[in-house]
Amino acid sequence: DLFTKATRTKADERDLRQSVFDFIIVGGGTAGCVLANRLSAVSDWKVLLVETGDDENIDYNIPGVPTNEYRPILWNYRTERNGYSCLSRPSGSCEVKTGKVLGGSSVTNDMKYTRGSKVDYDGWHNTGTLASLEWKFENLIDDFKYSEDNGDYDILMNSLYHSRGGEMHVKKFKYTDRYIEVFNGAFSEMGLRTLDINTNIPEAVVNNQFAMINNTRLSTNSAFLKPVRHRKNLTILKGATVTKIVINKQENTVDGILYEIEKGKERPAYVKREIILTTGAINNVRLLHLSGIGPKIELKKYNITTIKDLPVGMNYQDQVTTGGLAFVMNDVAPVTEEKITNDFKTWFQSRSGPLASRGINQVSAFLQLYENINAPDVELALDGNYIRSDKYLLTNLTVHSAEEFNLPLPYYNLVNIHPILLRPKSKGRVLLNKRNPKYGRPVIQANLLKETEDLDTLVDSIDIALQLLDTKEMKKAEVKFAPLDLFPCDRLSNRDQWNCIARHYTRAMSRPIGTCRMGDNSTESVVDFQLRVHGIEGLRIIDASVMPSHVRGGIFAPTLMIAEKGAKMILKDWKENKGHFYNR
Ligand SMILES: Cc1cc2nc3c(=O)[nH]c(=O)nc-3n(C[C@H](O)[C@H](O)[C@H](O)COP(=O)(O)OP(=O)(O)OC[C@H]3O[C@@H](n4cnc5c(N)ncnc54)[C@H](O)[C@@H]3O)c2cc1C
Repeated sequence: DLFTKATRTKADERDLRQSVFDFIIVGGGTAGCVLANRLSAVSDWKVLLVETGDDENIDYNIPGVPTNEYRPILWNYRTERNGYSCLSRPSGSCEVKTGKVLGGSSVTNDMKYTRGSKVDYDGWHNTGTLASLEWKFENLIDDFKYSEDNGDYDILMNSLYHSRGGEMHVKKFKYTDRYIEVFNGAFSEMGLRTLDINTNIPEAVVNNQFAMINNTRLSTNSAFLKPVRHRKNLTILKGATVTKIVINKQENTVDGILYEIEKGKERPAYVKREIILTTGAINNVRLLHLSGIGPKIELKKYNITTIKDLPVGMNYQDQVTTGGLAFVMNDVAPVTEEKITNDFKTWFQSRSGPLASRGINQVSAFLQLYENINAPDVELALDGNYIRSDKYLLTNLTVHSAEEFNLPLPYYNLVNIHPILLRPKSKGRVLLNKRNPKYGRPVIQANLLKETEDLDTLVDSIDIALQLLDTKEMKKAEVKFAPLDLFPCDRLSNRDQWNCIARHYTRAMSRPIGTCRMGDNSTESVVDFQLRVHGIEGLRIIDASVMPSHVRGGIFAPTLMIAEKGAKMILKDWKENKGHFYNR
């Protein structure tokens, strides 16, 4: 095996002993940091966490600063061109950007804490499989609550769903502005009540809760990893990319990993108990395929020996929205550089002021469009943007420039209304890069809006969003429809026009899931309901990729929950079951 081959002399052996761990966590992202905390809490377990990215920088933690544009801390991927979505985006494809930094996408996301709906979790449960009972909503509430530290008393009062004392502090921002009030008022006028969306309700206007403490972003790195970094049994390897999971082909057990700090120079680390893969729904696919786990037919194309034929990469799903629907506020005073500089000083000195907020992003409306289930279909998410007045008086402001962040989030005179399809039906797949499977960007055949039902739902919700303009609140505030250049949809009207806009100006939400979905058989799923890879001893996957479907919310809170549940499963297996990992 890997270890025997590498230990030719006594000195080799001594060095290599240092590289032997009980658990290796591959990926220090949202789930990876939670797992590093929970597993290293057992002092006689030696734990290694390997992450491609580096540490967070304080700038990323200012709530008003959009980190999803900082290319150095992102995996910048794109969907493959197709005939039905992203048609007028650059290269006819949509961007998919996830975090490449300790804390992963919890450093680059919008910080919103939404859990999703009971109906979708219950759909993960398979009546024929006892183990899947664990994933019914009623059995997940405690896993959500375990790491929760809710800072809003009105929300905390509902103790069935919420609790205090965990590592993940969530709270609403105190800072508000005129248009937050206007949009809130307009949604209320349309009949939506202000409610906590995390209590399994179908519709509401929501003053979102965010992952933050003291008006500072709280990533899973800050919440779970930093407080335990001193633990002697925890090794954190930053700037290291895992390139292979080494599997003993005779026994189908894991030996360890190969990782690179410098491109092309692979180093080994060995594992005694388990490897836990948490590199997210896109990078997991590349790593598993390169390690011989994936669809045989795909691996054959690259001369990779198949160790286990599994549908890794299939069932890719992302939430989807469209650009093109924007409102302008004509009486916003010009923002000066001096004001912004002072606001940054205020945030650094007292963690307050406009930058201690996410501007209009704080408001969302969840809509149930069809009556058959008790769950929302669409979230109307609001994104503020500042367009210099000389520009927006012109009629040819492009959808792209309306969406590009020019200033931090709290300064805006234009609001993009993004209707997010929360439970898309369209599915795609992720494959290795054809020319450069090891280092090249994986191919993402996202198939966004392939199913016409998805397009219909998006467009139905736009009809509702447009009703905002008829409310007294909006009229009083003189909020108007933004004149965007909608080429090539400009000659169309009504529903035809919105269908065209959605197909041309599609946006992938960068919330990828499903490529290593859980299930009870190796034809349709990659992991079992204990998150163990079918047929490989000692390998678990614990991140958003195991979700069989979207759950009508974001996926940050669900990923935290999955990590907590996965950690509990590992502790149970190795403590109560005396170290037995059995999944054949
Ligand atoms: C721009 C944006 C905004 C979002 N906003 C929200 C929101 O407001 N609310 C919400 O609920 N959800 C939101 N999401 C989604 C959500 O935050 C993430 O999808 C979720 O956190 C994913 O967690 P994960 O653990 O699966 O993956 P990640 O957090 O992405 O972690 C994967 C980690 O693995 C590392 N890695 C990858 N490959 C390797 C390798 N080979 N070797 C070593 N390390 C590797 C990565 O660098 C990364 O740190 C948003 C996502 C994005 C991108």
